[in-house]
Amino acid sequence: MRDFSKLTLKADHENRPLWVCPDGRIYLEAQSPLYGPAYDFLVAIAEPVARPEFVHEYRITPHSLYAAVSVAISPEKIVSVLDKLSKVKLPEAVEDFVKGCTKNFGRAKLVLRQNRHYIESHEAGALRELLSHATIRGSRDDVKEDGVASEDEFAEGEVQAEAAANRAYLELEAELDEEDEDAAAEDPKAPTKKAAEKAQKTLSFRLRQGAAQEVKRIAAKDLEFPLQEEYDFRHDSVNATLPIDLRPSTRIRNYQEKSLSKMFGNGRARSGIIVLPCGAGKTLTAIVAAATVKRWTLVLCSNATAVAQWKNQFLLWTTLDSRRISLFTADVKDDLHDDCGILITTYHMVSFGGTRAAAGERLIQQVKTREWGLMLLDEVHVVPAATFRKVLALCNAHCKLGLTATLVREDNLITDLNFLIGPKLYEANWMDLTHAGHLANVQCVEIWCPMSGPFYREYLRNGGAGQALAPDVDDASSAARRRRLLYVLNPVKFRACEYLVHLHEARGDKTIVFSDDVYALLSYAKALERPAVYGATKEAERQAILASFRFNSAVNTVCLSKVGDVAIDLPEANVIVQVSSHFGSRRQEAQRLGRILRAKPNSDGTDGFNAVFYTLVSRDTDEMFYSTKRQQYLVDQGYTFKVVTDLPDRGPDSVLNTPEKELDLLNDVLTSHSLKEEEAEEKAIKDAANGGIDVTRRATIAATKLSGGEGRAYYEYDAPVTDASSSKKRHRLFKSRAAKKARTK
Ligand SMILES: Nc1ncnc2c1ncn2[C@@H]1O[C@H](COP(=O)(O)OP(=O)(O)OP(=O)(O)O)[C@@H](O)[C@H]1O
Repeated sequence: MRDFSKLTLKADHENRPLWVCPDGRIYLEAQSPLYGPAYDFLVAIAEPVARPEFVHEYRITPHSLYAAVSVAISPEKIVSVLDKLSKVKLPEAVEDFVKGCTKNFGRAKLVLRQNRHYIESHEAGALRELLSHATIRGSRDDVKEDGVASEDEFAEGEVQAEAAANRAYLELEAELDEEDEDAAAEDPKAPTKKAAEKAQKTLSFRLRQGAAQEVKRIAAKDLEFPLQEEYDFRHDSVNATLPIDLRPSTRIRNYQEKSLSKMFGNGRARSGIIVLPCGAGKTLTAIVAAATVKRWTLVLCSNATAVAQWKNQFLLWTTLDSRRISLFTADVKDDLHDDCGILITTYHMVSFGGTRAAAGERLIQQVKTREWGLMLLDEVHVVPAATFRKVLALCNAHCKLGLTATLVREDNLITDLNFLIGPKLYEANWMDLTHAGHLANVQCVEIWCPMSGPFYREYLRNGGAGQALAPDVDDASSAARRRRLLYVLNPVKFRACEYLVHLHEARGDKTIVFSDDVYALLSYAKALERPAVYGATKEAERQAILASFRFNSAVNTVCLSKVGDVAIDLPEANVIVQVSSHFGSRRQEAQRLGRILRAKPNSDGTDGFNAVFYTLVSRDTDEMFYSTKRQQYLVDQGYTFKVVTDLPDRGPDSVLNTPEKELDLLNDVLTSHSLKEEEAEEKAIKDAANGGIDVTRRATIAATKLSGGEGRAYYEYDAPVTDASSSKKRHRLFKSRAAKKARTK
C-alpha cells in the first residue's frame, strides 16, 4: 500500500496534468488540455505502465532516463519540466533519482571505425572507471598500433607493465591520472589554451573483435555507465553512399515522423528501439531511416516470408534500384551489390552454426566483414535471446534500429535489449493512433462458455479445477493435454464459434478463427467446413488458401494456428474468433489483435467499432485464469474487454445439435492422446523461420500471478455471475460448493 497523502498540492494544481509520486510513478490525466505535450514528454522520459481511458500510469526507471538522455533531454530539463507539469511539489526523491541515474550517461561512446569498436570519451576519468572492471580491461585491444587514441599521452605513462596481460591497462591508467592532475592544476575560471585543447581531445581505446556486446552489457548493468552509440553518417567518408530516396508520393505519418526525430535528433543516427503497434507502419518507418542514413543496410527478419515483404516495401516506398537489394534465405542467395546495397535476411540465416553451401558461406563471410551503416532488426520481441546475441556479435553496424509492436517478452531479454540495441526511442499510444484513424477501432469481447456436463466430468477426472486424477488416469502429461482439449473443444464453445462465424459471414466480414491447438483447429475447420492453415500446410496450399480468403468474396473465414501470429499478412481481416490460446502470453494476445488492426472503413458503423476480437473461454476451467493474464498488455494499452455470458447459438442448425454428436466429439477427444500434430506444428514453425525462431515460448509464471484480475478492466454484459439467475448456468459442482458455502455462513 502506497501512501502519498503527504504530497504538497500546488495552488494551481487544476491546470497541471501530472501527479508525480516519490517512488517514480507518474499519473497523467488524459482529459487535461496539456495531455498532448505532457504525453510526448512522458513517453520520452518514462516507461508507460498502463494507459487506460482517463488516467495513464508511467514509471521513471534508469532505462527510461537513459533513453531520455540519449535523445538529448538533459537531466536538468527532465527535473524542470516534471516540476512544471506536476500538480504536487516535485518530490526530492525523484529529483535525486534522475540526477543519480543520469550522472554517467553520455560520458563515453561506443563507436565503430574501420570495422573495429572503440570506446571514446573526452574525460580521462570516464575511461578509467570503465577500465576498472576486469572484463572491460581484458577486452581492450592494443591501443598503440591504431594511432587513434592519443598515442603521445598513452606513451608518456611512467608505470611499467608488471605483467604482459595488464600492460595496456596500466599504461592507460597512468595516462589518465596525468590527464586529471593537469586538469586540476588549471584554473577553471581562466582556462588556458592547453586546457581548451584537452577538453576537445578525444581519448579512446580499442576493443577486441566480438567483445563490444559484453563490454556494453557490463558497462550498463554493472557499472551503470551506459555507452552511447551514435553514427555521424553525414560525415562518413569511408563507406559508400546508397542511392536511395523516398518516392515523391511517400508521406509519413506524424507518429512515424516523431519516432524518426528521436532517432536523428542531432544530425546523427542513434541506436535504439521504436515501438509501434501492429499495422502502424514499422516497415515504412525503418525504410525512411535507411533512406536517411544512405549506407549499407542489413535487415534482419524473423522468417523468410517477412524477407520477401521487406523487399516489396523497399520497392514500394523508395526509388532504390531492385538490383541493389539482395536476399539471403534458405532458397535465395543473392550476391551483395558491388558498390552499396541492402541485404535482407533472417536472424537464423546469420546465426546458423552448421555447414553451409558455398554460396551461403561466401555471403555470410561478406556479412561478417562488412561495416554496415544501419542494421534494422524486425520483431525484436520474438527472437530467442541466444540467436539475437549471436547475430549482434557477428555483424558490425554503426547504428542499430530495433522494431517491435510489444516490448514484452516472457524471458528477460527485454532489459538486455537496452544495451544490445539501445534504449527505446519512441513508443506510440495505441489508443491515440486508433482515434486518429491509423488503426482499426477494435471491440474486444470475451465470451464465457459453460462446459457441457460430460466434458466437464472428464475435465475433473483428469485433474481439472484442483481435483486429483481419477484412479484410471495415470499419465499426468496426457491428462493435462486432455484437459486442454476438453475446454477448447467444449461443445458450448464450439456452438458459440459456429454462431459467430455465420453471423460475421452474413455481414460480409472476414473472420480468422485462431486455435493454438492443431488437433482442435482441425476439428473446428472440419466441422465448420472452412479452410485451415497450420504449420504442416504446404506452402502452395497455404498461399492458395490465404489468397482466396483475401480476394474471393465466397471465402470469408479461415482457421489459423499460431503460424498466423507473425508474418501472415491478411489486411482485410476484421474479425478474430480465438478458440484456444497459448497459456498466458501477453505478447501473443497483442500480436493476434494486431492481425485485425490495419485501419479499415467502418463495416457496419456500430458504436464506431470496425473490427472485433472475440475470445471464447470455457468457464470454470484453467482457461479463465490464462485469459486474464493474456489480456493484461492490451488492458494496459487502453482496451476494455466486454464480457458476454449468454451468447445465442445456432440451435438445431448447429452441426453439434444432439447429445449423441457431443458424445462422439468427446470420444474423439479422449482417444486422441497423440501429440504428433503439435510436434509437427512446432517443427513447421521452426522450418518457416529457417530453423529456430521460437515464436511459441511458454511463460513460466507463478500460479498466484494467474489468479488475480490485476489491473483488469471489463464490463460484464447480461447477468453477473453472482446473481441468482446466472447460477443456473454454473456447473453443478460450483453450484453445490456455492450452496455449501452459503449454508456455512
Ligand atoms: N505513412 C503511410 N502512408 C500510407 N500507408 C502506410 C503508411 N505507413 C504504413 N502504411 C501502411 O500500413 C500498413 C501496415 O504497415 P506495416 O506492415 O509496416 O505495419 P507493421 O507495423 O509492420 O505491422 P505488423 O506488425 O503487422 O507487421 C501497410 O499496408 C503499409 O503500407
